[in-house]
Amino acid sequence: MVASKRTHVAVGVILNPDGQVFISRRHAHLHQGNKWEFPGGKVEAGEDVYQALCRELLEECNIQVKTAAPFTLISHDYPDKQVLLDVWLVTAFSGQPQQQEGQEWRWVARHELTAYPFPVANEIIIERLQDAPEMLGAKG
Ligand SMILES: Nc1nc2c([nH]c(=O)n2[C@@H]2O[C@H](COP(=O)(O)OP(=O)(O)OP(=O)(O)O)[C@@H](O)[C@H]2O)c(=O)[nH]1
Ligand SMILES: [Mg+2]
Repeated sequence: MVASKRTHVAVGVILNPDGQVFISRRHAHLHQGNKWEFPGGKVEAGEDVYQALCRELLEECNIQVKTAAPFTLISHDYPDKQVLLDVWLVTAFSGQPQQQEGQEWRWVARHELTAYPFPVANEIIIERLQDAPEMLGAKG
């Protein structure tokens, strides 16, 4: 039997000073296509998850992470893929975030996140983001 492989993914919940969160829409042809997501991507060999987070947010959003803290860890089995989402809360960054890969993107208030279709694995993230700001360890 071949051991299954779980993809380790660094995911950034970027919070701006107004308490809004940066989201973008996955391209149709990708896994979980057309769903909304938080920026991020696979941790590559030789990287730790924080390095992967910084690299992905620079590549995808053109920002430099200044302050980030682990938020939650989600292991989820899709029918076609197993993922480990290593989710970080990014509360300080330099640059103006913009999606760099042609994806639709926007800033949304935390309570508005429930109106967007996200991959099922994200449900617990969205739920936790409804907590009071002091619970998030961030302003807003
Ligand atoms: N980036 C991101 N990926 C997510 C989220 N939720 C979720 O289930 N995933 C899953 O995590 C996996 C890896 O994400 P990704 O496609 O962004 O990886 P990547 O940037 O390295 O892409 P690539 O190397 O395929 O171009 C995908 O299977 C995706 O469906 C999310 O909120 N953000
Ligand atoms: Mg990605």
